[in-house]
Amino acid sequence: MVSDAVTVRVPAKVNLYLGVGPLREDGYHDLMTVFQALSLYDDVRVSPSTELRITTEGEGAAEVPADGTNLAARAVTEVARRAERAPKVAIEVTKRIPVAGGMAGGSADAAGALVGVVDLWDLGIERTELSEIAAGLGSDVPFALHGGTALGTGRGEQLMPILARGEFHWVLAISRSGLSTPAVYHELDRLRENRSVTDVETERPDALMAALTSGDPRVVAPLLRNDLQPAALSLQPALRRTLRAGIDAGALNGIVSGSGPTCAFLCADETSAVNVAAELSGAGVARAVRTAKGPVPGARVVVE
Ligand SMILES: C[C@@](CO)(OP(=O)(O)O)[C@H](O)COP(=O)(O)OP(=O)(O)OC[C@H]1O[C@@H](n2ccc(N)nc2=O)[C@H](O)[C@@H]1O
Ligand SMILES: Nc1ncnc2c1ncn2[C@@H]1O[C@H](COP(=O)(O)OP(=O)(O)O)[C@@H](O)[C@H]1O
Repeated sequence: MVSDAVTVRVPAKVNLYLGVGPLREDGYHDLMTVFQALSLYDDVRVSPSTELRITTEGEGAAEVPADGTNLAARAVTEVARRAERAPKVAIEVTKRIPVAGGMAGGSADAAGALVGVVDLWDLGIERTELSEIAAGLGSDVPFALHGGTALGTGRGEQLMPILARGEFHWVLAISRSGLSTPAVYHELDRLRENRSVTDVETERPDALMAALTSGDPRVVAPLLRNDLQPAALSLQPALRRTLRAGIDAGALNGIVSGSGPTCAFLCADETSAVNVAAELSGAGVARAVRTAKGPVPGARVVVE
């Protein structure tokens, strides 16, 4: 049976660890990162159409491009090129992942469109080719396909699954304005101008990986690290207050998520997360506060 429409649910991510090496000649930085997929999802619906169309609704929809530059549209165009077909599909994105929030929302939409169009056209593209297309769209897109908890190397696109036992409970403080990923990397380079960046920055975080296997958030919490955090705080100094407010509210630890400005707080359990979220909402340090758990699977077709 040829399906009329395919809906794909795709998770946001947080970087539990983000070690950033020196600036490379191609403009990227070598990374050693631990991704975790969280239960905050965008939905991407793909259906046949007379031409390539993209519409977005939900959180921050107005800030998302509604043309061929949208990452979801670029994903469909690339699959169509490889399949030698015209990209005649309508893409409808429902956003819950904050735009320009350091939670890889655009990458999630690209991964959702990839999985959606491959299913719609019944292309049977192999996982490795799908990952290769994903990496061509953006460094974070392969992880949005993959989900779970994973070690990311290279520019973040080379993945290795990590065994994480149990569930981790997070509170997300979503900022009033976004941060541009290239601007944050650029700010980090500026802050590092007078010191040499060594291989230590990209050493494998063995202690954190062992802690994830233990499943104990109290062991994981002190090992969270984000090299982009000083750069994000330099561009949005008010985030210091947000981080302090989360700790004061009872979180085990808090970090800026990726390039920010979303702040992610690891909590001892679900009850603690609900309490921290309530207190953070009252503190007025964020536009919105959400709870989420991880790890969750990557981009998946939703049976409607
Ligand atoms: C920082 C991270 C952490 O996971 O994500 P966000 O927090 O923004 O979601 C990623 O490295 C973002 O990945 P993604 O948003 O896919 O970046 P890309 O589109 O590949 O690259 C955008 C720009 O970011 C910078 N960039 C990205 C990845 C990398 N390893 N080194 C870089 O320097 C480059 O300036 C590049 O031109
Ligand atoms: N489908 C999409 N959803 C969100 N942003 C998109 C999308 N396609 C392109 N963009 C652009 O990518 C930029 C980064 O957005 P996003 O992926 O949400 O943030 P981050 O890189 O911080 O995780 C946005 O400012 C937006 O202009």
